[in-house]
Amino acid sequence: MSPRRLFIAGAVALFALAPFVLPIGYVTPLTYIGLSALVCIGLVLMTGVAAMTSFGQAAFCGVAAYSTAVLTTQYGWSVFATLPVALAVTVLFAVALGALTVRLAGHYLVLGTLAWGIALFYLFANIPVLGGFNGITDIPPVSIGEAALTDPRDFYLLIWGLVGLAMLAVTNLLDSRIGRAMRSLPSEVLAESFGVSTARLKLIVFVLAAFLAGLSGWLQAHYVRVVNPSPFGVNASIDYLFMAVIGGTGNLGGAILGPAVFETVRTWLREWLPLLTGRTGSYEITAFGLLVIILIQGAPAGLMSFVSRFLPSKQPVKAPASAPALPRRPLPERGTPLLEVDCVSKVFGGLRAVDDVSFDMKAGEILGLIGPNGAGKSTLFNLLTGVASLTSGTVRFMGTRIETLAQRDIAALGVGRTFQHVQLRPQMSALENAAFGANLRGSAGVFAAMARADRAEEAQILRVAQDQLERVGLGHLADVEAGNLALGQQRVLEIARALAFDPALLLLDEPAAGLRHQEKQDLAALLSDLREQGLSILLVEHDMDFVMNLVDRLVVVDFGVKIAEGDPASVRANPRVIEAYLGGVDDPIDGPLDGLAEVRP
Ligand SMILES: Nc1ncnc2c1ncn2[C@@H]1O[C@H](COP(=O)(O)OP(=O)(O)OP(=O)(O)O)[C@@H](O)[C@H]1O
Repeated sequence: MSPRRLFIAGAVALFALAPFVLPIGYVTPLTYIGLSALVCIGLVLMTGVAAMTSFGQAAFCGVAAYSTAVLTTQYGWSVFATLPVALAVTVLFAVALGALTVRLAGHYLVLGTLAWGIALFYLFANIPVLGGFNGITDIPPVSIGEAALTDPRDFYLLIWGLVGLAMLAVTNLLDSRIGRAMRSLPSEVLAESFGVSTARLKLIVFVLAAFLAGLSGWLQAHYVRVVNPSPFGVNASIDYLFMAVIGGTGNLGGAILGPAVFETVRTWLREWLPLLTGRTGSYEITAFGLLVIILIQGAPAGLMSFVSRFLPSKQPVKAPASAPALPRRPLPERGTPLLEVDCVSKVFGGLRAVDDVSFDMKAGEILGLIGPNGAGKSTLFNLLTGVASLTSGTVRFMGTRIETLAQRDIAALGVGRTFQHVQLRPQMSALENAAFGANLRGSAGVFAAMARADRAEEAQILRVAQDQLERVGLGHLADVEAGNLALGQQRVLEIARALAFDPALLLLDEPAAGLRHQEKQDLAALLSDLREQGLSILLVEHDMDFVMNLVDRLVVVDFGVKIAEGDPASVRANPRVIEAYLGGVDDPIDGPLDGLAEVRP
């Protein structure tokens, strides 16, 4: 057994034995920590994985708690019969609120969650059937058969058993195709360019987090056996967020450590502060606030990032030695029309960044898009990939009009890409980053991933990812976190990821930037090989030596206008091109004249 598994088995055993060896006075706080941990696991998914902040999780606890309270006390339902209903009601609320909220970004998202957190609190307090601010009392305890779980130890075991299950399910989820897509959500451009519907996936994350909060709320209702609005208000939501942040949202273990530290420190302060100061009053809240600020300053990534240094680390994800090949996309026949760009323009305010540009590209060729700084290359790239919308013009890819399609729909047609500013998930290994490229080549969903019923497909995806890493010369670095690779390696990793996507057209945005001489030569050889294998490549590049020796044809733009098109030799000799580049002679950054040296007058 690996040291990490041994550690986890030990931790599980300790948690299982704790209520039998600890005095009963410790069991109740531990139970509350478990209840909070369920909410915090959802917050790790939302905040740490998908970069969404919620100030409304306690309201979802409330929806489930009130659902079961009403059904058991007013309609005589059995406790367990209310569980699916309470969770279904929570999910319905989450879908409705999430659909309104998850498309918001930054502080608008935060304000959105605050708004519905407050709205639900007052809903709980004002609906007569929910008992107003007094709430609902005499909620029955959870019972298994005739045996009611009134002993705190039994309830402890139920709650921590569920925490364990939730941790396992979420760990499995994050370690899957759909989990990698979730981990790509902080960069929407990245996620969408590999076919992820970010709005849909964010909604799934939002609903999962609400589900876990609902489960906690249902348990709270039957543990405390009273519900009233106060534990489900915005203050409680802020507490949950504090717990998650203190523990560390980048690590699932933080969802347990955070509530444990939060509850322990708050209890100590409540007990000791009046003794130390000789005063009564809620000074502990002020002191606690200060401590939280210090903690966040000292450990911005959360305490778990510090603690995990002393724990056995997770084994890197490995590709199997072999796996059945994933189906390949049929490539268009060499020489057939692939990309038809017709009179495309993009206007920013008064600036025509791309001005009436037209060009065609045939399957199986490498086309270079060049031009001095600010010529409009990146803008054109963004128009072709759906990142930005056209002002006018049409774009056809394999005969299909794509200029109005969303980024992910263009990707799904077979357009793979890399980015001018590298877009990798730095904490994922090179293998996992490459595997994300194959996102659209799998189909296993959230539940299959949680239950690890996706392992056959996962093996295929990881194998493809490893093969592509080896193809670009990064096979030996598969285990290394992408953030620890050199910039040149990161660029090449982006190419491996785009190849794992199995594109019909590969769009490369300055792939040679940051590469050393030998790396550039290797990259040129790789791209030539890919062309031999029938892949079409459109590349934006500043390095003229690299471009001139590689491409079949060039399109040159300057001030948004196409000024030349043709094979490298004719473009080299084109006076407008020489003029455009001589205009950049003072430009110290790119040295664009190098590859044109022989045509200087
Ligand atoms: N979002 C935007 N809003 C306003 N102007 C923009 C925007 N994006 C680009 N531009 C302008 O459009 C012009 C073309 O920019 P673009 O980035 O496409 O050029 P480029 O050829 O890719 O340059 P570089 O080689 O430096 O990357 C520039 O003048 C730039 O300032």
